[in-house]
Amino acid sequence: MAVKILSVNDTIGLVHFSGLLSPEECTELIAAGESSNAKPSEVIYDVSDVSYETSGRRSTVASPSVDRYPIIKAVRRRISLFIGVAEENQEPLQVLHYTRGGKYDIHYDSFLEGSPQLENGGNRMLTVLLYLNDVEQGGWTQFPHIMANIVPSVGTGILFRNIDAQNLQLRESLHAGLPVIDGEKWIASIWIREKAYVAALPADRKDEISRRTL
Ligand SMILES: O=C(O)CCC(=O)C(=O)O
Ligand SMILES: [Fe+2]
Repeated sequence: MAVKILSVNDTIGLVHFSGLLSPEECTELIAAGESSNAKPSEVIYDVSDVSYETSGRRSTVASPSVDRYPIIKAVRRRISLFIGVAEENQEPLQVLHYTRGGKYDIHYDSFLEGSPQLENGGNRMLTVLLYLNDVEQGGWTQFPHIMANIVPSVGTGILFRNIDAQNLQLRESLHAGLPVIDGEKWIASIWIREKAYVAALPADRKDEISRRTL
C-alpha cells in the first residue's frame, strides 16, 4: 500500500489521497455493491433514529457483507492502518451509486447532542469517502465553508473530521455531493465512530440466525 497525500486542509483535517485502492479493487467494490441489494439512500430525521427518503439525497446504497466479499475486509483494515483508528470503530462500508441528477445536498455527518445514534459508538468522528470511478461531469464533493471542491477520480479518496475537540459539530465540515451532470458516480463511504460500533445484523442474516435458534 502506497498512499499518496494530494492535499490537506487543517480546519477539518481534510486529507485528499490516492493509492489506497487500485482501479481493479474499485471495480470489485462496485461489483460488490451491485450484487448486494441496493436500496434508495435515506437521511436521519433531526435528533432521532428515524430515517426517510428525501429529494435532497438521491442515490442508492448497499452494504456488502464482509464475509462474502474479502475486498471489504481488506479495505477496512487498510483504512484502520491509514488513519490509526481501530477497525471496530468503523460503521459498515457502504457502496453508494448516483446516476445522472443524483446528489446529496449540504449536510453534516455528525449527530447532535441527545441523538439516540450516539449510544452505539459515540459520534461520527471522521468520514472516509473512496471514489470508485471517474465521473464524466459533476458529482464533486463540496465543502462550502472552506471552499474546497473534490473532483471524484478512480482510486482517490478523502478523509475529514466531523467534530471538534469538544465533541461538538465542526461547522466547517458541512458538505455536499453535487449533482452528477453526466455519467454516474460510485463511492464507498465509511464513518468512523469515537468508540467501538456494533453493526446491526443484515436482514438476511437475522433470518438465518432465528432459524438456527428455533
Ligand atoms: O457523494 C459525496 O460526494 C458525498 C457523500 C456524503 O457526504 C455522505 O455519504 O455522507
Ligand atoms: Fe456526508
